[in-house]
Amino acid sequence: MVADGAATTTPIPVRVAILGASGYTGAELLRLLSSHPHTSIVALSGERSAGSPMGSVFPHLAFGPPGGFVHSLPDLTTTAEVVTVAQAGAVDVVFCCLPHATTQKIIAQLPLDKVRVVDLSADFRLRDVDTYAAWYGAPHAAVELQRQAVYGLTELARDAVRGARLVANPGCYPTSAQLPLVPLLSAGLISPADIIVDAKSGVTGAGRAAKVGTLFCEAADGMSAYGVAAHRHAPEIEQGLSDAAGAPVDVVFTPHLVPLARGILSTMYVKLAAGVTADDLRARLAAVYDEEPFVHVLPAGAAPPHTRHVRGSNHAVMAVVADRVAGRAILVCVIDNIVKGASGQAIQNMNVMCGFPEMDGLGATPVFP
Ligand SMILES: NC(=O)C1=CN([C@@H]2O[C@H](COP(=O)(O)OP(=O)(O)OC[C@H]3O[C@@H](n4cnc5c(N)ncnc54)[C@H](OP(=O)(O)O)[C@@H]3O)[C@@H](O)[C@H]2O)C=CC1
Ligand SMILES: CC(=O)N[C@@H](CCC(=O)OP(=O)(O)O)C(=O)O
Repeated sequence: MVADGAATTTPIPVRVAILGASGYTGAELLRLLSSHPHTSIVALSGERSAGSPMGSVFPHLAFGPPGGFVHSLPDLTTTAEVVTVAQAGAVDVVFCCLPHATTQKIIAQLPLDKVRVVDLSADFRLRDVDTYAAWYGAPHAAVELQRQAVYGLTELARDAVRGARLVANPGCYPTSAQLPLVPLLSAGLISPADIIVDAKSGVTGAGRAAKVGTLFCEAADGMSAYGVAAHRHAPEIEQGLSDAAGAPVDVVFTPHLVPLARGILSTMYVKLAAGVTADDLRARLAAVYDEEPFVHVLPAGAAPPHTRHVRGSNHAVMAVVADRVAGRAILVCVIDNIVKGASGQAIQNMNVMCGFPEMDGLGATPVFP
């Protein structure tokens, strides 16, 4: 059920700090929070951009009515300064939008008895310390916190998120894969073997820092697979699918970079359990997500979802099609990688943690065309 009441203990407005506010997910948090009725932005940090006003880092955040949201934004400071402000008790919620591996040491300095933290990086998503070390190249620096963190795929973890102090916001690809696959595995409707996730992402998924692969001439007008058989979102997806199946699940996962600014489209190939049809899969997903404001299951025969149908919004839209090959089905799920795949889901999690209506700040209709 979606939370529909105000918190009894959370101060309103909630004082929000964003670490890594000068990146894409930070900018998207600010865009969405500009319409949130219960938050006030009290601190923002950047690395290279520390000391700059937000409107100079992101000119689209420079304009607004006098005295309105954008004019109330504090200038960017260093991450250390924001941590000090949080330690002094002047912050209620911290969104952490820092590169993975840098985040764990910083969150370990935050007073989790005073602040709730939603971490958008990958640092706290994997529960198993050995799996983390194997995929991220070094042992975790805050193992106790890693164990406490709640994996915040909101629709499927709402009760745990409600009581969490530290939420690990899911990765963008894992969000698009787990929303359809978890309810099917937990109901035993698909085989846990032979699951293929073929996913495409827009270029904002790679962040705002300059990299050769995201230069216009490299990313536009073409596409490529990357991280083939080796992408760190594979163990994250497998963790969620294994929990759902109650046994270890391996996935074949291939991400692709496509010339879009934003959007993820994941196509998933599954084997039906004995006696199950694609209609049964669709009925299960429709039942699970029936009351959800952000997750939508298309009816049989509808055109497959398009990334444009969710662009700029927190929606996920999925379709189920019976494959031509007997005993198999194909699922397609679209999200906006920086909204449901990052900042939108992070706000959704904050709303659950603070007892706010879950749609607060997330009412935006997709931008089309
Ligand atoms: N983009 C996406 O679609 C998604 C991203 N994520 C994750 O969210 C996090 C943020 O992503 P995104 O906003 O795209 O990243 P960006 O690269 O766009 O932004 C990173 C931010 O972190 C700051 N920063 C960089 N290095 C350091 C450092 N050593 N210490 C402190 N601050 C630093 C940057 O500051 P400055 O620019 O001033 O140097 C910037 O504010 C990442 O962990 C990413 O993997 C998760 C899901 C989807
Ligand atoms: C297009 C692109 O580069 N996408 C990123 C995933 C973005 C995301 O969800 O990542 P985190 O796990 O880092 O939070 C990647 O493949 O690494």
